Parts: sequence; structure tokens; C-alpha cells
Amino acid sequence: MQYVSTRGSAPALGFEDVTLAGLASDGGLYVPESWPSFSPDDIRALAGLSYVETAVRVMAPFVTGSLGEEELRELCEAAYGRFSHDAVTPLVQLDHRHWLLELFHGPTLAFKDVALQLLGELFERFLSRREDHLTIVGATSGDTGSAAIDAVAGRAKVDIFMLHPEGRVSDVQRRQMTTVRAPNVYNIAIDGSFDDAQALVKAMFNDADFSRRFNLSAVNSINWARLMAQVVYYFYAAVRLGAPERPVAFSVPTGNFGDVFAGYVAAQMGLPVARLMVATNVNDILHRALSEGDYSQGQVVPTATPSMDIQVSSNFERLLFDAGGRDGKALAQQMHGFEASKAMRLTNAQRDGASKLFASTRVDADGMTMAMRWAYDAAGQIIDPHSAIGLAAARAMDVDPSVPVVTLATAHAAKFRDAVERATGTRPPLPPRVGDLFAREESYAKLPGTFEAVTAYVAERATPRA
Ligand SMILES: Cc1ncc(COP(=O)(O)O)c(C=O)c1O
Ligand SMILES: N[C@@H](CCOP(=O)(O)O)C(=O)O
Repeated sequence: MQYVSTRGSAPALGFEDVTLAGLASDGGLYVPESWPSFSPDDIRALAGLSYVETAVRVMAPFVTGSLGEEELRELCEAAYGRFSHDAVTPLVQLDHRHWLLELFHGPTLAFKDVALQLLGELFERFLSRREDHLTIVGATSGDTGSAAIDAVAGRAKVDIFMLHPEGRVSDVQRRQMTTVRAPNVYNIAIDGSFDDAQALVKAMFNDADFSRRFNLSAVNSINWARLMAQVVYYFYAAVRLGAPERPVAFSVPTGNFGDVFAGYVAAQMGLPVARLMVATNVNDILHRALSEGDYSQGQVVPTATPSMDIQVSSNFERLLFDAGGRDGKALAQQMHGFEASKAMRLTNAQRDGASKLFASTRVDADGMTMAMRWAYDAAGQIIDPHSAIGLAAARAMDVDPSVPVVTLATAHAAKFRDAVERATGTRPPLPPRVGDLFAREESYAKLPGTFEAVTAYVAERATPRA
């Protein structure tokens, strides 16, 4: 499988190179040159398979040329062996048509573990083939950071520098990052928003000398391998609910558009997806883009769903590329225009392409609270605020009543105990695997959100290429 850049001028690369590169050299994101296709019989054959076997079947076409099937299985077994539920991503029924897909049974209690545990294994495998060393630079609004750090802490061939917006992640999220003691882990709180942190990361990649000197790579969902691993659970859930005979709809609490884009990929591969609901909080750039064609960056408003407090959604570029006719040169111009003016209109082709599958809903704080209460009253489920945004949108979804609706439950309620307590009156306890979090010592740097300050910090500590 070869991968091409959404901006049309970086060289096409195989899976191994794409995984290690993170971002394409023209500033674009890598996507497969064509979508693998699963027939109804291929999908039927997934029934009853374990999560690991489903993962091997779904991901095999994406890694051809870089990993054999047995190698892929080994890596999946290592990655998913650390999950605390046998099903890895179990489904929980809420009522006759609503389901939660629990994605938070990994080591750091958020859906990010599903992809990042595998990415840690992939880095190790590919780096051992090359005798090379990577410097990972990442940005987090709370969950990617801890999941990525857990996945690579202590690995000899990788250093990780993780930027988070100071004061804008929950205490549990921050401590999950800053209490990890490993010589290759560097946490940086920057003065600014997640968007500022993400822009700094992209600027480091776009500085060709800096990027080459430190062999930069990405753990954010700009890295294709992240999304590939997330495609698996759409298949796993839909097959359990009757696919390919029965279509399934998904509602996805959305920020950087990675998780929901993985659902789009599953649909392009042949999974019968009736609808993909993009559920945003009041930071609603994606809702405005999908409903009105207006992708213009507003000020980020801090909310009880900090991981979705995002106004520039990296992976939206992948949708604009694919749904808009795969014209990389034209998209490069459109994206440069957005980077300069912070505003962009979707073309008719992009809007038409997206509207075939996507719907969107903006959910405010009241809607979120009501969904948390409904999940508790209707099914005794305590859900986190991000999952509640997804559930509120799911309950407003306009699809055939015979279609099951799956809300992606993206984080464990214990990560956001204050918000959950405010909404439900119940304070979720910390699960045993993170039980001593508040007794551990924190360590992190505080830096201004400038390119100069962050690159100087990284350059002093990272391992330059030989
Ligand atoms: C708990 C949680 N829910 C939802 C999201 C949004 O997912 P995405 O950025 O893939 O759209 C995030 C962050 O990415 C998150 O951490
Ligand atoms: N919500 C995310 C933001 C980063 O998104 P990513 O999926 O691109 O890594 C977080 O929790 O950090």
C-alpha cells in the first residue's frame, strides 16, 4: 500500500515510512492512495472474531509491504493485551436503539490508547529495523498526551516532548502525563490553547532543518497509523450489531476529526454505515463547516469537555481531500488560504461529498448535562462529559428507527470527576490502575507558546541525528 499527501507534492510513501514521518513534507497529511474494499462476505467473516483477529483482518491491507500478517498479529497482541476488558472495546446497551461503544479500557482510560498502544509497538518494530532514533513532538488537550507517554515511556529509541495548554486540562489528565518518571519523557505546559500547541507542532515539522536534525515524528492523529487503528472498532461494533445485513449509525464526540474520520474510512471500505454524527461542544467549527460550509476559526471557549476545545481540526483536511475529489494542488492552495486568514468556504464538491455520510450537532453545557443524567437514569451508566456530548447528538439523530445508533464513549468518567459530579451528583472513583495518581510527584516545564521558546527547549534535550 502506498500513501499520498493531501497537498499533492510530497513523495508517495509506504506504511513504514508514513508511520515514522507523521506529517508529509509538503505540510499535508498522508492517506492511502485508494481505499481497501471489504465485500459483504469479508465483513460477515468477522463475526465472532476476537478484537485482535478483527484488527489483523481490518488493518492488513493498510500495512502490506511493511508488515506480514504474523508480525501484525504479534504487535496487536502486545498492544491490546494491556486492556482491562476481554472485548477491548465492549458495547453496552442503553435502550432499544442506543448503544455505547466503550473505548476507555486501556491504560490511560481514553480511546487514544486503542491507537497509541499499537503505535508504540510500531515505532519499536520499525526503529529496530533501521537502527534509528525518533523525537516525537505532540500536542494534547489532555488525552493524547497521557496515552502517547504511556505507549513510549522508557523506550530507548524515542524521546517524547508533549505540549499541553496550561490550566486547560483536567487534574487527572495533567497528572497522568506529568507524574510519569522516564528519562525520555518531557512535558511542557504552554501559555495558550490546544490550537496554539498544535500549530507549534506543525511549525516544527515544517521547519525542514529542525525536523531532519531531530528526526521528528508525530503521535497526534496527523499520523495515519493512529486513524488506521481506530477503523477497527467501527467494524468490531457494527458486526456485533448485525452488519453487513444491518446498517449502523455512529455518533462521535469530535475535536480534531480523527475518530470520526476513522468511521468514514470504514464506510469507504464497505462497512454499511447509515450516518456519522459529528458531535461538537460550543467550539463548533466543524458543525458550522458541515452545516453551512463555513470553516472559520473562532476563539476557543474553555468547557467541561477540554479534550474537544479545538477550533482547527487537523483531520478535516483528509475529508476535504477525499470527499472533494482528491485534488492535492487545489487543496494546498485552499489550506494555505485558511492558514493565512483563519477562514475558508468549503467548495460545493466538498460539501456534497461530506453530506452523503455526515451530519453534525452542536451540544451546549445543558445538553451535555441532560445526556449524562439520561444515561444514568435510563441505564445506570455514569458517562464522561465528552461521551455525553456524543450521546446528546445521537439522541437527536434523524435516521431510520430500525438502525442501531452507537455513541463512541471516548473517556472514562473518572478522568472528569468534577464535571460528572456536578451533573449526576455521583463522584466516580479512580480505577485501581491510576489509583495513586494524586500521591505521585509532578514534573513539567512551563514555557511561553512561542516557536523560539519551544524549539530551544527541545533542541537542548533531544538526540540529534548522527
Ligand atoms: C475524550 C475525548 N473525546 C473526544 C475527543 C475528540 O476526538 P477527535 O479529536 O479524534 O475528534 C478527544 C480528543 O481527541 C477526547 O480526548
Ligand atoms: N483531544 C485530543 C487533541 C489531540 O488530538 P489527536 O487525536 O490529534 O491527538 C487530546 O486529548 O489531546
